[in-house]
Amino acid sequence: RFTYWKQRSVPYIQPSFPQGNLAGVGKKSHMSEILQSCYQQLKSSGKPYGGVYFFINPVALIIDPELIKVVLVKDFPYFHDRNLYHNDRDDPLSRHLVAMEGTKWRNLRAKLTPTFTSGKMKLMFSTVTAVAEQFDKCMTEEIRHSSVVEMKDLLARFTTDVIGSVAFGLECNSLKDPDAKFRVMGRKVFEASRYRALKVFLAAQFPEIARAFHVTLTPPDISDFFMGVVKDTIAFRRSNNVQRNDFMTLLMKVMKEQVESGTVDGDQKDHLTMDDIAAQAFVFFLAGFETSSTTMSFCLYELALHQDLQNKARQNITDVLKKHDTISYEAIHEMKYIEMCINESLRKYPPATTLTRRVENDYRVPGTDQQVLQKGITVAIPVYALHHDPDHFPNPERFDPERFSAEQSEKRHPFAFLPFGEGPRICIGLRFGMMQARIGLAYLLKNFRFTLATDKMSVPLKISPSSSILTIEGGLWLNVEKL
Ligand code: HEM
Repeated sequence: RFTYWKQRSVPYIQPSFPQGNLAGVGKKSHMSEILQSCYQQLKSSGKPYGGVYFFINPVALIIDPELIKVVLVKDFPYFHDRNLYHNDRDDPLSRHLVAMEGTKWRNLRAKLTPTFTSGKMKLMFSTVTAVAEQFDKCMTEEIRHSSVVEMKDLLARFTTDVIGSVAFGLECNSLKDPDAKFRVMGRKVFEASRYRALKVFLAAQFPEIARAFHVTLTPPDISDFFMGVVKDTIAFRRSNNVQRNDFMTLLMKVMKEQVESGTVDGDQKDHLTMDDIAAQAFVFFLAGFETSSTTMSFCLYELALHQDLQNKARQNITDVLKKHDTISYEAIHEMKYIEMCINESLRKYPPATTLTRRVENDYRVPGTDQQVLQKGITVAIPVYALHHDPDHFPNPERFDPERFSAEQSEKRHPFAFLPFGEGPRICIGLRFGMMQARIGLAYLLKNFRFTLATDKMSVPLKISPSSSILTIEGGLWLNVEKL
């Protein structure tokens, strides 16, 4: 059964039936830990990649950053899709940019890229700081009741309100009301459940079977809610001629342009329906709030653990604000130490721990004697393992923002640090994600001091084994003091 890698003389990790090399995934261990162990064993072979099995499917695990560069950038046309499960017929919200493939992905990506330029970020900046002001008030209110606060959910409420505002132009109100509908839906999508993790995984491994059985990954109430919100928002904006600097305006522009250019009646392959637009808004929401809020959670955890670094980060904010008075776009970008702290958090705890690509056509691996990555197999890039490899990051368990000083960054292989991926499929929301993390942390550290609530938090922290995005098991409990 498991002869694929042996036959090709590729070093591999001994699998077991039925999970291959993923025994215990989601229950005992997070995917990142399993792949880290595979990476460490395969690296000792000295080869640029090795073989593992996700269930019975062979997967090439890339070790060498030079080969990673080839896969993500140099020979991208061989590796342009992710091999994620989508079910266009039964689950229209799964037809989003992350899962889209081929020409359809390329055309849409080209149309959406201008949404995320630094010019557009500047326009959205004040929307984000307006939510950060509310966040500040909410924190002050929260610590009036108790100085011990669970910050993970609070940070997710902050980013939910931010993304609700910039993606949908709506006040989600989740900071004011923890049970606001947007937050309830967002919480549900990322609910850690072994059953769901397994369903997502099996559907990705056996997509034809899953589609034949009408398997969908978006629960119906979530699907109905988002479809409803997007359709109502579009209808309202059309009838009231609303123009805002947000993602929805740009998505509507894409739809309008294709009607005007006639592509709706012409080449049906690339035509975007209302459902497609809803799927893009949905993925901005999903990709936009959980990744950024967990990044801030991990950063606050480390800064609470290391008071000296927290003081240094706060000093950085105070120094910059002496020059700028307010937390402006320019001020935020001058806070270099905050950026270094965020990067170090993304290194130690990358929210997306693995990148995947599917091989489009048989591919001769450069630097090997005739080895071929066969059409159709999955290639995995173990981001978490790379970020914890002492050859790239000495003493990797140590939280040290100085790793991201210009001098230290220059000495590293650029493809050893990949929190946002790389190449044409790099995270489209990178700038936005970094901007909201910078703003959130600047407001928090300026006005509050954080220490660990040690009776409620374990050190080192525990990672939830079954969540898709890397996240803290049991929440982030901190003592918060107003400054
Ligand atoms: C700290 C925050 C974030 C992190 C760590 C993150 C991470 C990632 C990663 C690792 C990928 C895959 C890249 C690859 O395969 O090479 C990705 C893709 C993507 N991200 Fe993000 N992301 C963040 C924030 C955001 C935000 C705020 C948005 C949207 C508003 C967003 C939207 C997307 C989309 C649409 C894709 C798919 C791009 C494509 O396939 O063309 N992300 N992200």
